Amino acid sequence: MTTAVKVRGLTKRYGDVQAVGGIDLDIKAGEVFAILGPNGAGKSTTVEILEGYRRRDAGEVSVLGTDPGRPTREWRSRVGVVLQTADDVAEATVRETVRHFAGYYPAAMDPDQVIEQVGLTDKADKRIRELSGGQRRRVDVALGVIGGPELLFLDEPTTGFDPEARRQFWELIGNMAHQGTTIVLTTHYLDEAEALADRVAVIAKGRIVAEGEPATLGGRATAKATVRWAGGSLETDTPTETVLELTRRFDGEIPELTVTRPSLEEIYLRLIEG
Ligand SMILES: Nc1ncnc2c1ncn2[C@@H]1O[C@H](COP(=O)(O)OP(=O)(O)OP(=O)(O)O)[C@@H](O)[C@H]1O
Repeated sequence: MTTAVKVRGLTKRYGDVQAVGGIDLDIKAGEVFAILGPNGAGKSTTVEILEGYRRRDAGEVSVLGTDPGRPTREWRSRVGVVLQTADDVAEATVRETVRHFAGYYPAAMDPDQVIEQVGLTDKADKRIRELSGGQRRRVDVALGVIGGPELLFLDEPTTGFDPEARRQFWELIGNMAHQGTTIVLTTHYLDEAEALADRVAVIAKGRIVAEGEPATLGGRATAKATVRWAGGSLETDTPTETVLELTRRFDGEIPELTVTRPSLEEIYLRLIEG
């Protein structure tokens, strides 16, 4: 598989603040990669450098084979970025805006199809200024994907979405990934990372503290299991033995039995506290 994003030793400082303190990343073409981390960890700074919207201090960065510090027009048309809707489009309708942006790209997707995929078909003829915050955010996403990008950057894409809109959005991202689009997203929603990402990186204080598949991140799959039943619970490395023991004790069905490993959120919180 080819590499879509390659980063070595990336650093960025704002005055006294070391926002990014030496990050290495390899994101494969076709992968959905989520960047997690607390407020101020350096996620947006990193993503904006990859998008070509922010200068780095040091390090090597290649995005679709190009240095985003020297973006070309051709490269820009292959990279999708979700920005906040500019106010100057607020008087135009959703359909007019999406069609207008489609005109900028050589391989644009069908505007009505994109509007449907972001769940705005019944708002297509409304002016953007008449939309709610979450609906406007969906327009932003539509404008990010309309060019049919090879690589799509999404910075906290579903902030402000209601649960149904988030599910719809996940489906859109899943479909795009299925068709081969590489997707790099930042999110504060661990369920979103778990639903979408092939791999995640956790950033804290400008550095990557863990990286891997959501299911195995930070030793998740091999962490102690918690066995719970009516009247008790325990943490164990050998849950099978515990369940067998309980089966004998209860002489059959164990009431209210569950066996769980730590959630992605629990692992994440341990990682960023560490
Ligand atoms: N333009 C700027 N000028 C000065 N400091 C900045 C600037 N942008 C970001 N910072 C600082 O750099 C650090 C990293 O910020 P960044 O926005 O990259 O974090 P983040 O992980 O995206 O956070 P959030 O989850 O809150 O969006 C923070 O301490 C922030 O205050």
